[in-house]
Amino acid sequence: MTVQDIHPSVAAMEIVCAETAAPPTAMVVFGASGDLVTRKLLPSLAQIQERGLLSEHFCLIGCGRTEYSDEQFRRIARDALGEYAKGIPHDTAASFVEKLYYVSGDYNDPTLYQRIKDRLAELKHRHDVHGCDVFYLAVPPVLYGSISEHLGAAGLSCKDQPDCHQQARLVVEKPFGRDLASATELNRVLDKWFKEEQIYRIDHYLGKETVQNLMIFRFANGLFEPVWNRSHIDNIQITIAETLGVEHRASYYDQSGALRDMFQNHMLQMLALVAMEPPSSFDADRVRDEKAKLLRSIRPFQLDAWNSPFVRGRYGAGVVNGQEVPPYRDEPGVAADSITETFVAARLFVDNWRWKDVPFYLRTGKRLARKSTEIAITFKQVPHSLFGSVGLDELPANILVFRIQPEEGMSLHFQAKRPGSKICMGTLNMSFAYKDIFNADMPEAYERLLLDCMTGDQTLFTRFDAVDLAWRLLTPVLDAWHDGKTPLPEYPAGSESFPQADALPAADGHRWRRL
Ligand SMILES: NC(=O)C1=CN([C@@H]2O[C@H](COP(=O)(O)OP(=O)(O)OC[C@H]3O[C@@H](n4cnc5c(N)ncnc54)[C@H](OP(=O)(O)O)[C@@H]3O)[C@@H](O)[C@H]2O)C=CC1
Ligand SMILES: O=C1O[C@H](COP(=O)(O)O)[C@@H](O)[C@H](O)[C@H]1O
Repeated sequence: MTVQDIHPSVAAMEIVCAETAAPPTAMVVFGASGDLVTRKLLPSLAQIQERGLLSEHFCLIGCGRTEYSDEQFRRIARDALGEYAKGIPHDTAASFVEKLYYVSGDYNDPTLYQRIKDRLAELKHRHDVHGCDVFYLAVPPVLYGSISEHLGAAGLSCKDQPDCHQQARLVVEKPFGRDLASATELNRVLDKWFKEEQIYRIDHYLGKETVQNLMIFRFANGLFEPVWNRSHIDNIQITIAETLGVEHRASYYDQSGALRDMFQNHMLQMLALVAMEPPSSFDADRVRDEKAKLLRSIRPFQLDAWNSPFVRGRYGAGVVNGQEVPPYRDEPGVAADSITETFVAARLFVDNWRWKDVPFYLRTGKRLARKSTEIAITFKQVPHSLFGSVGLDELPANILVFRIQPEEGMSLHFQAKRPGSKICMGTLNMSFAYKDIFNADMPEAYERLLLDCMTGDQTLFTRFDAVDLAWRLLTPVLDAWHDGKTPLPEYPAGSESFPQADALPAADGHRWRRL
């Protein structure tokens, strides 16, 4: 099927749809028995194969403390594909699992890495892989540093070779540290054995099609960029609302909270993409330079108790999607004296020529009324109403909404003439949904990211300067919240919002959009 068959309005795009196939690759995945690997990584790799983009010369070694034979690991993979990659044809699944192997051992035992090295050599020979080794750390973050050290000490990182990024890459999951000091220390360890161009720090939001659309929309159109500034934009809201609670992840989440889990990474990355200057090219480092410049321009936070730009909250008991759910404090694994937030909202300013004094409102929370991730750009009102009895207050502002998920798409709200009297008008919503136009399920973010990692494209991965800047920015907030003196109001699970969160935009005469 060609793109023209999908919809006439996308016909002209076909030339840019060509996808780069992955070159021969050998992948080693640590934490292979875990949730991320079975639910996301293996299904995404199988999907890449189904799209004809995985090299025939590919093999994957799963690694972990759990003792599996190759056959047992393949059985787990088969089950995972059955559950999480339902559209994959049987033949694809069967040929994909044939490329999987397993090595068990203790992550702190140097002999494990020697065995991995030997097995890699044997399997690369068997599968004729003349290409890069990708080491994927899908383990708890406390292990990122030590596994990297062992890989380096075993000679697997190749840092001292001029084309090291073509020989070995390291994929690091989030979170990258839990504050500035731990992130800096982790990076110091990684940097000892891997060059920055070998390190792929995952932020899975960057792999979402609708997040990538921010760059295409802004920089492949002439219409919007001229009005993308303080002269025309009144305010910007970024929302990630979830209906999920902490689920089975309290051991991680209760030590983390919404600020570390969502705000430091996904929210600031989306903010950077919306607000950055145009990069000179779509090259990884040019894009990442601009994102870092933007993060550097965010005005440092003044956390005065009477006018704090940050609000936190945590969910109490309530009803979500018709189901009664317990309060956060009663979730299994949450500490009795927990002061972890499940909601954070902030108002921030970007002190540069383009954005001076335009408020950016950001919020994210668990157990809210609906799942909704969106970025809403509200433009300034017309300066004067020339429509007689229709006052300025009655002319709503234009709003451009990027619907990141679910119901991925975009909409533009504007006034238009309604049939009727001479000044009869109404707000129209010009809307496009990915599923209507492109007639396909949205690819899983990990498909994009795994493919890019294999092809050596770092554009959608976070460079350390951005990680460092984000932690620096949030350090005063983490410090202020640490002592437990900052209010932590409870919102009923299933809420749209709550008074303390509403007060944030209300102080500037704005309000949150409905979820
Ligand atoms: N799951 C998800 O959706 C997401 C996960 N991530 C990140 O990806 C990484 C992996 O996540 P996930 O798969 O959920 O993690 P899991 O808790 O499922 O752990 C993965 C594997 O690591 C090993 N492991 C677990 N705990 C320990 C421990 N204390 N010491 C040594 N090994 C341990 C286990 O394998 P074995 O016992 O066989 O060694 C386990 O199967 C984490 O860093 C997480 O933050 C990021 C975004 C989403
Ligand atoms: O990174 C994380 O993201 C998920 C939300 O991801 P989404 O793709 O479903 O929007 C969040 O639930 C989780 O707490 C966090 O670690």
